[in-house]
Amino acid sequence: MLAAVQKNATRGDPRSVVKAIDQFCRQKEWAMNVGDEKGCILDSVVTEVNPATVLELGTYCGYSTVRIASLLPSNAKLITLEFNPDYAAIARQVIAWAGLEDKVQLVEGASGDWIPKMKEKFGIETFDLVFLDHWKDRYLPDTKLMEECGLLRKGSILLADNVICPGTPDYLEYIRNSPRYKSQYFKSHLEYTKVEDGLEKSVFLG
Ligand SMILES: O=C(NC/C=C/[C@H]1O[C@@H](Sc2ccncc2)[C@H](O)[C@@H]1O)c1cc([N+](=O)[O-])cc(O)c1O
Ligand SMILES: [Mg+2]
Repeated sequence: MLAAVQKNATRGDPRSVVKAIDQFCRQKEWAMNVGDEKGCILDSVVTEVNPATVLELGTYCGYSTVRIASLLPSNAKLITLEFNPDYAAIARQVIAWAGLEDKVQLVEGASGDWIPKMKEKFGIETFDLVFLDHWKDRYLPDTKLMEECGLLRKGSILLADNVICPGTPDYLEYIRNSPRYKSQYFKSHLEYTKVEDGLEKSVFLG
């Protein structure tokens, strides 16, 4: 995938990096990027929220990192957490090829360990937007952890990938029934396939 980006995308042009990855995943080898269809929904939410602080859980190869960072205002900060050092190494190169390294802070480690340190380590008060796309059984515990750590404010937006496939049943049950959130489901398809999937957008009500 990285070779395809370096071969087909223009340095400093995030859209060409996104296009190169989508082409590679459609034509050569499927990969678990959020993809072009759900990516458009992600883009519209990022544009609508126009966040100053963003947390991405699950960098993988940096596809959604590039999509989000390319839409952020100049002073905005995107922190993305990745557990697997090999994925992190690829993602750093993809983000650099897109010319977005100044907007992105890629942190290696587990969300459960880093979420409690966000304030002291990165000077973050609260996140305006959180994109959840990591291990599906971590969406719920990490959301509760963000609440406990005071990282969400009235109006913070959580956007969760894969709520249908592979599915995050405990997270959906919690977020759709909690009086502290207002949720909305954006129906779409699993990246590069015709299988149903979708994004769940939830506003924290405080
Ligand atoms: O499994 C999926 N995603 C899990 C992603 C996990 C990513 O996040 C970290 S884990 C971590 C842990 C803690 N903190 C940070 C990162 C992994 O190293 C990987 O980079 C998935 C699967 C399918 N699918 O069709 O099978 C489709 C998708 O869109 C998916 O996102
Ligand atoms: Mg996903």
